Amino acid sequence: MVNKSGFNSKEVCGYPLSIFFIVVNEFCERFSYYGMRAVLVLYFKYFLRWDDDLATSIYHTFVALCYLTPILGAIVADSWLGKFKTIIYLSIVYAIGQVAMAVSAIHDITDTDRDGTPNNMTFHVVLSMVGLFLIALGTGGIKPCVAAFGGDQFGDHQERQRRTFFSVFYLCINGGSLLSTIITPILRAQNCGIYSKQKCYSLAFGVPAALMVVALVVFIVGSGMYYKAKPEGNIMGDVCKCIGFAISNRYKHRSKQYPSREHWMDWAEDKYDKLLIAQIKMVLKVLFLYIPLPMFWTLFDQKGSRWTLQATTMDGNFGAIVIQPDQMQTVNPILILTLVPIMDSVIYPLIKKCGLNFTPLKRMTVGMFLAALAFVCAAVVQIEIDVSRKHLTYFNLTQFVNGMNKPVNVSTSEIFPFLIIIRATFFLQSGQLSCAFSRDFGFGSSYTFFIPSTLSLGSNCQESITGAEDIKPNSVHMALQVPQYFFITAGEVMFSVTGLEFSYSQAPSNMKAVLQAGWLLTVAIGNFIVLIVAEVAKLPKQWTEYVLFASLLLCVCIIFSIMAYFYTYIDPTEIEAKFRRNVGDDDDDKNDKQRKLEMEMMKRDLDRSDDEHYKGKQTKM
Ligand SMILES: CC(C)C[C@H](NC(=O)CN)C(=O)O
Repeated sequence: MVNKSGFNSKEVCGYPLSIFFIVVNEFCERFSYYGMRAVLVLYFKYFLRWDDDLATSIYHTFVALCYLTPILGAIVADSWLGKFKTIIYLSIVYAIGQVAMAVSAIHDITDTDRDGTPNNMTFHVVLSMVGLFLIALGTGGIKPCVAAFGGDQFGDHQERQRRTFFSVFYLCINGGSLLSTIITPILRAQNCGIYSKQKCYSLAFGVPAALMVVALVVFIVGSGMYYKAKPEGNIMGDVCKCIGFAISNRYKHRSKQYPSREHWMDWAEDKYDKLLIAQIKMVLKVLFLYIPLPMFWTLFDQKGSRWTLQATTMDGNFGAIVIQPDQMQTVNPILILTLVPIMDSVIYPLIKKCGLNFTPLKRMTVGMFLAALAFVCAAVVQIEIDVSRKHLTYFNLTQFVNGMNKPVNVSTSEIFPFLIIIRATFFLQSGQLSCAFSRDFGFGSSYTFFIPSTLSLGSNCQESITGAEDIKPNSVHMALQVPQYFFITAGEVMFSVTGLEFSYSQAPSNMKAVLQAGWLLTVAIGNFIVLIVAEVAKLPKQWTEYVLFASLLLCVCIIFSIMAYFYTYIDPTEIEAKFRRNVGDDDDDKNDKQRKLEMEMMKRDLDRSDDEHYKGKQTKM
């Protein structure tokens, strides 16, 4: 098959073979990203021993960085390296970052006294922060490039196949995220270590690191099959220069004696193409509409922080299996994989049949409302937890009272996770004495075990050791989080999937990537808002913070619906075609204007007071 640029690519069932490598790459990369992210907040809390607020702040700063860097990736790819090389180089940076995270979580490295806790926490903090920075640079940098690179592989006659590719691409994102959010919490819950056994964060970060290497290798293997478009020049730079010129030109002519122009961007007409100006106007119109959107992401991304911490205070016993707090996040991709097809093939057609025009902006408004509802549910669950007063910690607190007159060494291993309850086995060692006993624990419970003075060589520890329950297990069930996950995911389908499509359809042909980066920027800003609101509000009760976020989103939702009411949908291709038809006229017009501008500048230098003459010339333009 020969694509739009004359590139001859191999095809399978009408699809370029090269997209197979891109789709697999995306699956592995999202596995790596979401797998690492799923256990991140617990790593901060239980490994680095940060409090909930610091853990939440650093988590959201990291997520925000991940969505700020797409702009950097888009600029590097468009104006310098091209998409292929940008993906390769930034994937290497990304993989190094993941490896740094895995190494930072090996407690044995600095556990000089071999008591199970790191002795040089600074080493672990610094290494993990460097790792997170590299990951943010890598994942964000490649984000706008991979999807666009996939789109580049199709010819103009393959519109349908390209649409299918983007759907499969979105499903791969959520497939990778689903699998990793199940697997990495299981790995994290294992005990591992050389000198002492601790929760295995190094493995939970190590597997995503390996998957990122696989993603890179798969992408390189496909190298010979890709169509690699040359960098088209820095469109972002051109846009910024054109906007800058319009502002400065408007400022220079701020006096009332100059005739006003229909749009402030029209002040760039003196130097720039009418087509470019029209394209920038389209982009600005959409970007203006984006202003309230970060608030949605503010709530959405708290799934990985506040909601995961909330789950640590709940009972994860689901009968046949025990769910880890960080595994609750899998509810999101599971629901995405089911809700997207249901919405597309049942709900939206049904709404259409009822005669309602459910426009993209209306869908996004409903999506915001659903996210606010999700936080109301989270607040109700939080009140339940607070009332139950059993919210110490997910991890079992165990202490031993030694009745013997010699020291006893106690170590433990837990059998995780597909058991109805957590079964912990303790190993006791004192001189010649060595025995083991097992006990079942409920989530959040705390026990004190008594080692009797009579314990000796050959004693049956299982029978001899008695225990008392200090704190009863968490009683509020994790299933109560399902409604909040349902509403936030239904909101995501209506808001995010529609928003992506809206950003693409309303963007001019050469600025699709610019608008994608703009869309991802709303995610970054949303994560910064979490930090600001949580810091400024400093609410004593967690449920009040949830209510505050729900109320803020509700207000923003009302503002957005008003803005959306005044938005008129455009067809960028039609507008561009109109300008291109007049390209000859435009060139003449531009040269004419350029000449007039130069003359005007010269004249102004000579005689600054002669404004009437200039005014006459502008009106004629
Ligand atoms: C919509 C996110 C900003 C991007 C997307 N996430 C999901 O689909 C999560 N359900 C991603 O690309 O990771």
